[in-house]
Amino acid sequence: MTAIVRPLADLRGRIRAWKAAGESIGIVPTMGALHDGHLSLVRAAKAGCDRVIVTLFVNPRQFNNAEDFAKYPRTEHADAALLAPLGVDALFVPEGAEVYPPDHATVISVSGVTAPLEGTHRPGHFDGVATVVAILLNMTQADRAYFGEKDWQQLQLVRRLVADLKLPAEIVPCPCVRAEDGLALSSRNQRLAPDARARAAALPQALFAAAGRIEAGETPGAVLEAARAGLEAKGIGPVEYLELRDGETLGPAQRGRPARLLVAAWLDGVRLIDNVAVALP
Ligand SMILES: Nc1ncnc2c1ncn2[C@@H]1O[C@H](COP(=O)(O)OP(=O)(O)OP(=O)(O)O)[C@@H](O)[C@H]1O
Ligand SMILES: CC(C)(CO)[C@@H](O)C(=O)[O-]
Ligand code: BAL
Repeated sequence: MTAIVRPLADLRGRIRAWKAAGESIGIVPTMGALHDGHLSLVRAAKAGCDRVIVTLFVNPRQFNNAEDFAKYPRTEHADAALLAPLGVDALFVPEGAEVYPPDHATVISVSGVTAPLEGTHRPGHFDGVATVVAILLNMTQADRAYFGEKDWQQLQLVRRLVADLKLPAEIVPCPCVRAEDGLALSSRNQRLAPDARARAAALPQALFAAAGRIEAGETPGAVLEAARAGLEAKGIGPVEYLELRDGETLGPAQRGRPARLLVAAWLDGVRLIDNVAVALP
């Protein structure tokens, strides 16, 4: 079983010893309920760092919906057991009051990259993410931090945060891990009833098909309108957004730059997100 570590003073003691021995530290920030997507980040961290800390904190500040926070799966001991065979050095599970003591007064807000998409549909979410990521990087004094491309806009936010605040950690992006039918693995998938889970594969299928049509030269607006209607006809909806964006700034997509097609849609009361690269013709 991987050691479950709290409070911060305990973690800091371990970090001091590792740093004194000249060892590098990688972190994988998570909200727990670990699956193969998280484990792929852990494997990347193990390959790139001497010591690996997985952080588990269900961050209340990034939930703009109290029911979503209440229902978020909490499986700390199962998570520690899953990490054991991977040789993780610590599962850091800070208490809420240690991350946000009652006199906590600092909010980090990253503009630009956070404005559209998730930023529009989950007000306050990205301030919560930016604030907690800065706190976790400082708590762990990580040399490298591993983030999944499944949360594409979050990854661009973290890159901006680290660049703007001159934080010393290197941000390492990791590809999205999918189920056999193409659905991006996500802790929230657990909430899908079996029939809804079977229908969920239509989301990545529509996303990849739309990306292919845009790459083949069809007009993005028409392709995306048809894809949205197709999803809603299959009972996947409402589609909150299905948009082609610049892959880095999340502004309008531009020829000659990497573009990204991003989607968020509801299925059976569960909000699914996904994204794919698009090479503009
Ligand atoms: N399928 C996946 N492939 C690669 N990385 C992933 C995948 N799912 C999650 N991650 C990454 O794991 C890290 C922790 O994510 P988180 O704990 O929120 O998991 P999640 O499954 O995305 O949960 P949620 O249901 O909140 O979306 C993030 O960097 C996220 O991008
Ligand atoms: C990065 C993160 C752990 C911050 O709470 C969270 O947003 C997540 O799990 O992707
Ligand atoms: N994986 C992103 C965290 C969230 O949805 O709140």
